[in-house]
Amino acid sequence: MAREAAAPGRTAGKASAPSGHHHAGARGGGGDLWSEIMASGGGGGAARIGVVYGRRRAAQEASRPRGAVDVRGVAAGEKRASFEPSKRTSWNRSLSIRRGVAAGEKRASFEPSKRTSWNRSLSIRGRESILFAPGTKIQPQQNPCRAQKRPPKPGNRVKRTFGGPPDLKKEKAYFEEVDAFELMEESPSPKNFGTWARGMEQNYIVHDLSAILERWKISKLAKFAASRPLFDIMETPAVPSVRSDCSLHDSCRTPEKDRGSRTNPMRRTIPSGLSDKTSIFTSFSELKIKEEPDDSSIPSLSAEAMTAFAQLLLVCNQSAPITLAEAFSTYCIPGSIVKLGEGTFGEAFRAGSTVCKVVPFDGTSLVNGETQKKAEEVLEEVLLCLTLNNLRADRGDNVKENSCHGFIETKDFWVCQGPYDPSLICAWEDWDAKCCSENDHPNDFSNEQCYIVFVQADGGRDLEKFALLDYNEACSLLVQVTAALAVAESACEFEHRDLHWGNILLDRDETQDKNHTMGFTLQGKNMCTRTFGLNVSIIDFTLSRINTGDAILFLDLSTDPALFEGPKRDKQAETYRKMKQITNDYWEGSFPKTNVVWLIYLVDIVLQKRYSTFTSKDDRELRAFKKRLAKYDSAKDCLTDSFFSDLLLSDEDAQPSTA
Ligand SMILES: Nc1ncnc2c1ncn2[C@@H]1O[C@H](COP(=O)(O)OP(=O)(O)OP(=O)(O)O)[C@@H](O)[C@H]1O
Repeated sequence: MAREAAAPGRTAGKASAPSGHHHAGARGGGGDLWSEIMASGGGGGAARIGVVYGRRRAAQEASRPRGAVDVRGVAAGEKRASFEPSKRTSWNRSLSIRRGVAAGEKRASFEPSKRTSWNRSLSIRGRESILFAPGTKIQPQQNPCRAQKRPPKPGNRVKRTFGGPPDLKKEKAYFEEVDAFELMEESPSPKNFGTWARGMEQNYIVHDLSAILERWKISKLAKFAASRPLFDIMETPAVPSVRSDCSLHDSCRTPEKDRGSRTNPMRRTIPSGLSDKTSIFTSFSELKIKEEPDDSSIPSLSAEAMTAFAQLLLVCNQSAPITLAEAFSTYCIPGSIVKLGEGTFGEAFRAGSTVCKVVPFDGTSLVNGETQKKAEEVLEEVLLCLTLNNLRADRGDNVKENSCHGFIETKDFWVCQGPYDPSLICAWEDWDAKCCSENDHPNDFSNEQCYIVFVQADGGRDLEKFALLDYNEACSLLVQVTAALAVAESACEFEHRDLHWGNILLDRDETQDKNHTMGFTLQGKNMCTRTFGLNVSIIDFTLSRINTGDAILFLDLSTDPALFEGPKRDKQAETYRKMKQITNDYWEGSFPKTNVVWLIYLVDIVLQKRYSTFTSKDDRELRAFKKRLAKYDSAKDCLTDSFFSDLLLSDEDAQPSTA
């Protein structure tokens, strides 16, 4: 579990208030709005997903880092017979089934572990993805029974790699970016860095998400084509292209009837009304064809393909990695860096008004007992962050179908290389002295070690460490989390899948009055939540599932049985088990109910914290709410509960924004 320091001197409040803030003038139920939204059938409606192409981590070779050296003398995948203290004993990490670590290979450790929290992290990693071919229509995604994973061969196979006409606009954008990248390589100095600048405010960096996705997709396809995997090219309806307004086109969605249904193991149900047939890739996780495609059927993608590392550099607008000191210098002076918290994979530091999460990757040494993420996995996490960033209300005039500020804003990314900077080591040691870190000391990283730095807004303190003042704040927490999940569900079939109290940040803003509200848009309806002075941000999307419109990104938790073996009656462990029941271990699928079980967990946490200011009536309300939650199928459904009727306002009911 992620932990956070007492964080002395934490500034109260984000650098800038989200633009969706309003003052609420009146309370009002959302009845009318709700009937409209529910009637529209949006997020939970007849959504469809076209599975075009996919992969399963097990089928993937571990990609070797470029010249990364294992300073600790432990190659990924090797058993580590360590006589040094291993800091981790978490039950859910015992199985290292991930890229670079073969199933069954375990780190042998002869020392007690410092880390006792079973839920701290996953022992498996490697984000999964299912790509949609450009311009193709969709095949509805189903939840095949695992015992019958291989449906019959389609009768009418077409040997084509891509279906549908090429999206020339995107291609153009892609090649323009690649050209820009090459230019950068010739004359590097893409970003301003090199001098420590106190509190230097960063402009928001605009990332071209669709170009990034396109580049990523091309590289993935090329990689698979190059490795001559077994393709299955199926006859299916075509997938509409991505929409930039933060809402999946209905036909990009997973069909309602296929969500969670195990009675229909076939993957090829063609939604009624879609008769346009074209060829698509099917999921690599369910390869069905035992025949290799003709050479001629694979487009020459290798020229366009870039390594994940090169793509990361491009996303970061860098021609080469920089040092951690250079990256941090953009935001603050070295002496001001404070470590805020840690996770299994990342160390979070406050740097000026931002929080920089430093995640080592591509190295062969174990970090905190774990194999490091590969560039490919990091890239997919970057894609996920950018997709969620897209949910934020536009800075321009564009009105989005779905928008909210409930997910932490990722402001930028940096690719870094080299040893940890002394200023970071200093901050790390200060935190360790106060909070007793469960992570490895960062002083033995090599000169070749790479890191991705996620530059995020400062979301405040995590719920584990945050003391809610009163019942109103508890309600504010619940309504903000529910609204954010509902919006992301509707926009991109988002499921967080790991919403424990370390992954919810709270920030009390003393400047907000009691009527302050936070705006959000759900399926075109502008609404507000009452905040009672609290800003809530959801972080850590490692386990999350998202449908970007181009691809489904998810983690196949079925390869990590230990995750579901946590202590009985432990709320968090029970929640993972509930998710497993809901998904039936079919993690590719869309099951918004997983968001509901985390909301139930959240109510439990609030109840469990036994805030002294809660009256017995407050307790009763929460218990009754928790009971009712069990009957909902999505966060969006939950938002219709009477518990929220005084907490949700239509935009018209809210006073004009003061933000
Ligand atoms: N944007 C942020 N603002 C404030 N604190 C943050 C922020 N991001 C992370 N933190 C702190 O750092 C901790 C670890 O972050 P996070 O959970 O993202 O790391 P992780 O390595 O992904 O964790 P996990 O072990 O769950 O995978 C959080 O619990 C929180 O205390």
